[in-house]
Amino acid sequence: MRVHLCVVGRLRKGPEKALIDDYLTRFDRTGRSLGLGPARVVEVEDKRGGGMAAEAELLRRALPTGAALWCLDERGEVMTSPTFADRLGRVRDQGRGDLAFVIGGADGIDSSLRAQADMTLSFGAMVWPHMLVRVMLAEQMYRAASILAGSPYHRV
Ligand SMILES: C[S@@+](CC[C@H](N)C(=O)[O-])C[C@H]1O[C@@H](n2cnc3c(N)ncnc32)[C@H](O)[C@@H]1O
Repeated sequence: MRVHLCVVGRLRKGPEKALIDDYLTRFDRTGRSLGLGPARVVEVEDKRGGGMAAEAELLRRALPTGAALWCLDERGEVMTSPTFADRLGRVRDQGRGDLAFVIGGADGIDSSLRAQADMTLSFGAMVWPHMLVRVMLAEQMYRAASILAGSPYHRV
């Protein structure tokens, strides 16, 4: 199952990008034997100032046809890392070829796109900057693959 992190905004070279690349590389390596991955980041940027609706349209175009859609939003479902891993495994076991995560920009994800999501995931009630959410999501993906692989990275 290919995994796509569809995100608003361009991430320049720096510590966040290095962390994301590292976690996604580890996700790919750990997930390969589990039918998870490869993962890729798809960045969209609205240059015309069209706001959330324009960003949502760009994000929709980035979604592979038939992909399961999980949106990141502080108003979404809070879950443990093992539950997240279990959900990831279930989407794979349903035979979905693609899972797309969406992380919004400074104004968030347009409600019309959030309404299309199969699941909305929250990293807690606080609002985080989208760049940090990318890092947190990449780490949770690697953690989930480690849990499914039974490797010791995740300690309960
Ligand atoms: C700065 S936040 C957007 C601000 C706020 N959510 C809004 O809609 O006005 C940018 C993106 O980061 C993600 N994000 C921020 N905090 C989050 C949280 N606690 N849980 C999950 N995703 C979060 C969401 O995808 C959000 O669209």
